[in-house]
Amino acid sequence: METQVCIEIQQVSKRYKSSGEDSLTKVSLNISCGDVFGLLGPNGAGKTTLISILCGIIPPTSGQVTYFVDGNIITENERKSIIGFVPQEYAFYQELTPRQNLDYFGAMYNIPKKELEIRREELLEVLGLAKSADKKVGTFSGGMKRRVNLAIGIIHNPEILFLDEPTVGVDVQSRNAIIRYLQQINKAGTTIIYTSHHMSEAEEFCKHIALIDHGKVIAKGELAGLKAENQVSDLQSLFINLTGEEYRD
Ligand SMILES: Nc1ncnc2c1ncn2[C@@H]1O[C@H](COP(=O)(O)OP(=O)(O)OP(=O)(O)O)[C@@H](O)[C@H]1O
Repeated sequence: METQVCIEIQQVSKRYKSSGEDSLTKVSLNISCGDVFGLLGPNGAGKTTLISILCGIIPPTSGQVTYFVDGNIITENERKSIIGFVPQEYAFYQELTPRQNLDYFGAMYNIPKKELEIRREELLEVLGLAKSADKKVGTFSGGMKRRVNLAIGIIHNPEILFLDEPTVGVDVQSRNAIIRYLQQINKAGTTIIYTSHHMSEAEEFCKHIALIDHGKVIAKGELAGLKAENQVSDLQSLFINLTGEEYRD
């Protein structure tokens, strides 16, 4: 069965006002519905910039991003209700509990009260937060905070989910819980676009990747095919082969 494109990125460039150079240069990618798409690259490559443009947080300097549902182009407003974003930074209120945070963000999406309660309790349970649901998030470990961040990003059950380094700084247990849950929702139909510096995690999780360096796409496609083309057995070797050993600023 032919997969449908859900996001078409055409010649997207970005130059921040305060910067003398492009953070992204003519990035073109197609992301298919139902995919787990990894945006990978060294520090400063432009991954967060691209995710921010795709989510509509910042505008591109030039180029175009088009969203499709069932093959039809959707408007920017329609896009807002079908996407979820889990940012690198914690996007919750530290002085509130997970339950209160989820109620707050759920209300912002206008989720009806009863529905929100059910969804909230389901997420608290599945992400291992139920026991601490009434404690202030500010007192939590890094892993628990990451799981709260994730729960908030998906409270409205988005069709397309963006995650910017969702497992950074967490232990193996929390990492596994997060990835397992993401695999589960992907199986149920959610398209996932994700960034990570954790190559073995990305290798296990992603179906397709784009490797970005210095704002340009230097490789894209199905992971297995890219490894075969470059005659390497794992993603880390592919990454080093294509981006080199040199430090990035
Ligand atoms: N608000 C901004 N103003 C000016 N330059 C910026 C801004 N945000 C990012 N940049 C620059 O754009 C480039 C790409 O940054 P970006 O954060 O998108 O990279 P990244 O791949 O997400 O990096 P990391 O893996 O370190 O998170 C970098 O050179 C960065 O310094």
